[in-house]
Amino acid sequence: MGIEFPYRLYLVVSQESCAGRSIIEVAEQAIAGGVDIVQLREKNIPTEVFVERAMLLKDVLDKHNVPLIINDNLEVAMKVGALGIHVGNNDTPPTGIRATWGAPHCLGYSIEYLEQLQTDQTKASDYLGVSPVFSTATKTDTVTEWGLGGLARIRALTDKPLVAIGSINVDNAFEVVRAGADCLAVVSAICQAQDPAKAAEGLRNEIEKAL
Ligand SMILES: Cc1ncc(COP(=O)(O)OP(=O)(O)O)c(N)n1
Ligand SMILES: Cc1nc(C(=O)O)sc1CCOP(=O)(O)O
Ligand SMILES: [Mg+2]
Repeated sequence: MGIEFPYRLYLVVSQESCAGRSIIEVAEQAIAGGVDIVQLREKNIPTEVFVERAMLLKDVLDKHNVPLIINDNLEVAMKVGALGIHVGNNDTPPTGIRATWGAPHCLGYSIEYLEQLQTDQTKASDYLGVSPVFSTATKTDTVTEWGLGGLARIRALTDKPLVAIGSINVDNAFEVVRAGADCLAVVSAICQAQDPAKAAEGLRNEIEKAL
């Protein structure tokens, strides 16, 4: 609550998503191209390994003054001193995170149903993930494909910063921002690109044009 969220291009990264390259390599190139916030999203690895990976990534992000968000795992977020955490409806709820993690941290929360906008969980969050704007092969256990119309509807109902996620790429980035997103979050458009810096730069240019 109350934490600034001035970010525009959000890289969501895991070892698996990086097409054989290291997370560090992809993240550094993405930052060179205009990514200004990074989430480490590792599923099904032991917490100790998640912590190790997060520490290595945070060291590099710190050098570039780019904040780290941890997906799902509060223990990891706290241990590595991340800026924040992103949670969804199957995770520790935002109010629970606030109760455990005292100091102001950045809390992202996925919006899958319009009704969520009226809840204490949304109130407790600093930004909302519009989950997903377009369905994606990267995450298939989703509920509502919001589309541009759904995103615009959410925009009209909340002043919280909106992070659009799901099949965002250089061809739709402009219209997604115009529909109401403050920030675009991507996995494949950067992590699968042959040149992550160039891919990030292309997305960033579209964002800046749309603002
Ligand atoms: C920026 C952003 N938005 C949405 C999500 C999805 O979170 P969640 O619904 O908890 O699903 P998982 O990522 O945990 O599979 C996200 N991670 N980041
Ligand atoms: C991590 C994540 N969360 C989503 C949601 O809808 O909440 S979609 C997603 C993956 C987005 O990957 P890509 O950019 O490759 O489509
Ligand atoms: Mg989650």
